[in-house]
Amino acid sequence: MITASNLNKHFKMYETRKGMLGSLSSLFSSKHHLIKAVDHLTFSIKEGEFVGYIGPNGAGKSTTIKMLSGILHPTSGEVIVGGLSPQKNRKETARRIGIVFGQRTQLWWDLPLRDSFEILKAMYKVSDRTYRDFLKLYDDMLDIGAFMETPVRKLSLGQRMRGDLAAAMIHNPDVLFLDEPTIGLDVSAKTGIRAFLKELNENENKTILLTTHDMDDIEQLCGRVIVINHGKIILDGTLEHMRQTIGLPSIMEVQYAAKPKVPIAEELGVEQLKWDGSKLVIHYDRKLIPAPQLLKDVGLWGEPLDIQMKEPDIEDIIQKIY
Ligand SMILES: Nc1ncnc2c1ncn2[C@@H]1O[C@H](COP(=O)(O)OP(=O)(O)OP(=O)(O)O)[C@@H](O)[C@H]1O
Repeated sequence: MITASNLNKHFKMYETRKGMLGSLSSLFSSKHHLIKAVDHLTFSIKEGEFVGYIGPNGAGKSTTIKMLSGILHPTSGEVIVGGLSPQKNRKETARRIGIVFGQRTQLWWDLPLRDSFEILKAMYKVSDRTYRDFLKLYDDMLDIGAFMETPVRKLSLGQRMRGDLAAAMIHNPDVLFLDEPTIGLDVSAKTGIRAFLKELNENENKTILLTTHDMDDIEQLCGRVIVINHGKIILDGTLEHMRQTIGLPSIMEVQYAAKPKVPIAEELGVEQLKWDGSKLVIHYDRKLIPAPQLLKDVGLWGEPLDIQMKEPDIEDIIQKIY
């Protein structure tokens, strides 16, 4: 559904000099350095996939999305979305793509939400009937009916984001590019938006590429994660694959009735054993010591009241990659 082949985007940054004369002369200066915002990027995404696109600030995520959606032209390389080049067939590709930038609304700031929708309806030549069905469906899913007559500038951030998401779907695109759609939202607004995105992906088979700094978005939504840094892919696979590649330990926490005597970590073949009050926290590598084996061992040392198995937090994984 989406392929990026050897995609590059370089920005030329001219050296600026101080003062009025300096600014003028820098306009004609040939002194510049290149920023490789996207550097030999190659990946493909199948129809119906929900892919998390993550990386630190300035990694090149937004630049990639802008090239995938035809907003930016690559310096070199090729993008194909739904069989079309967004650069060569901008209009046709736009009909197949919905896009949301969480940091910037695509809606008309001073107009009521309904007017923005009607402008988009006319732009995409959506029939009256399809539009009526759309309003009904999106009112059910995102509860937008309550603020359709409110000017966008007066909407709360959560309402505005719901408006932006609905607006991106007016022409019923197959592919959605979402650049930080949960940024700045409170927990309940995030939960609502995640449920909506899950439904779009699972029930309507929409292909979704999501950039986010919120690892809960990734955990709850994405079957696959692409991690980029300095414009290059450094990891592409499932969350599980990412956890295993980085080699972060699994964690077992055991609450004992009474503190037993336990072997030292080296003896047991685990990475770390430490006490947190009366709770024993064990960091171990599942490839070296299987969880059932460890469960048997902890039962031998004393009487466990409660046992919890945890996977490492994605934030920790990302920290380790960067
Ligand atoms: N129009 C531009 N002109 C010059 N440099 C740019 C331009 N757009 C992006 N860059 C640079 O390209 C690099 C990648 O930026 P990009 O916005 O794609 O990163 P990002 O991963 O989306 O970051 P963030 O998580 O902060 O949004 C950065 O170094 C940025 O400063």
